[in-house]
Amino acid sequence: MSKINKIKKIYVVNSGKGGVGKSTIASRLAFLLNKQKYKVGLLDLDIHGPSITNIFNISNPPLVKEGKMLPYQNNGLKIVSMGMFVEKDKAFIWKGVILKGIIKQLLNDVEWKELDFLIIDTPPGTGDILINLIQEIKIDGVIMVTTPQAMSKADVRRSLNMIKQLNIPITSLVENMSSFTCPHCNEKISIFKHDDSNILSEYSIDKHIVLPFELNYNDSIFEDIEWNIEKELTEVVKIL
Ligand SMILES: Nc1ncnc2c1ncn2[C@@H]1O[C@H](COP(=O)(O)OP(=O)(O)OP(=O)(O)O)[C@@H](O)[C@H]1O
Repeated sequence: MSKINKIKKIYVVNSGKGGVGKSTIASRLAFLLNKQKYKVGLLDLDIHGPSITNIFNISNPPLVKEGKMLPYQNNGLKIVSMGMFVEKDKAFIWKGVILKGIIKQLLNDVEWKELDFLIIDTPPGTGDILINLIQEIKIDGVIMVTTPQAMSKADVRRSLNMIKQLNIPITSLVENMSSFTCPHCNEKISIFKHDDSNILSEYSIDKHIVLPFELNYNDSIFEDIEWNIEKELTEVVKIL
């Protein structure tokens, strides 16, 4: 397994199932690390729902210069998404062999230059993308995103078991949409019935970050909304 030249740390963001906030967490994390002056790349390999193009409002395919793909840049944050290669709102069937080649290209033929962190958003679950990726490069840690209810955590266990079998460190568990605070009475309300089993000790996960459900959350990273989790969220990676 190779380490990509000039990239210090590679973190994968995964979830047991879709819709739990994986792409949101991956983009916010990359955005915040970049804001803290780290050199950061964000690679969206979620072939089924590449939402990072929407979050960053990207509509063009990457430019190619001297055989290298140039990432889209947002204040220095370098972004490449599978969504840049398909027409907006169109489904595309990626065949296994093609996918393997594409992953290799996106890792090696993109002009990432020097990076402190590459954050990779993957499709939910334990599919081909994650397996190909793990075979291709050395991953420093997986950030697993879940919501608190039991079903979601059952799916997370399947993913965690596979990642553990492949000897990849699971560095943190992000429990998203855990509770919300009533804007009228300020009471903190749990949204789902919590699953009390202890995933953290079972899988020796050090970091557990619990994030609230944000009312009127807007997907666009450019929206100036309050997301009071900056410090907490960046703790999911080991700061260099
Ligand atoms: N903490 C939060 N509070 C409110 N809304 C949230 C929060 N986290 C995510 N969302 C919203 O939930 C929806 C799903 O989020 P997101 O696309 O990040 O999930 P995902 O796990 O990546 O899904 P998929 O696997 O289908 O791509 C989005 O509309 C996002 O804005």
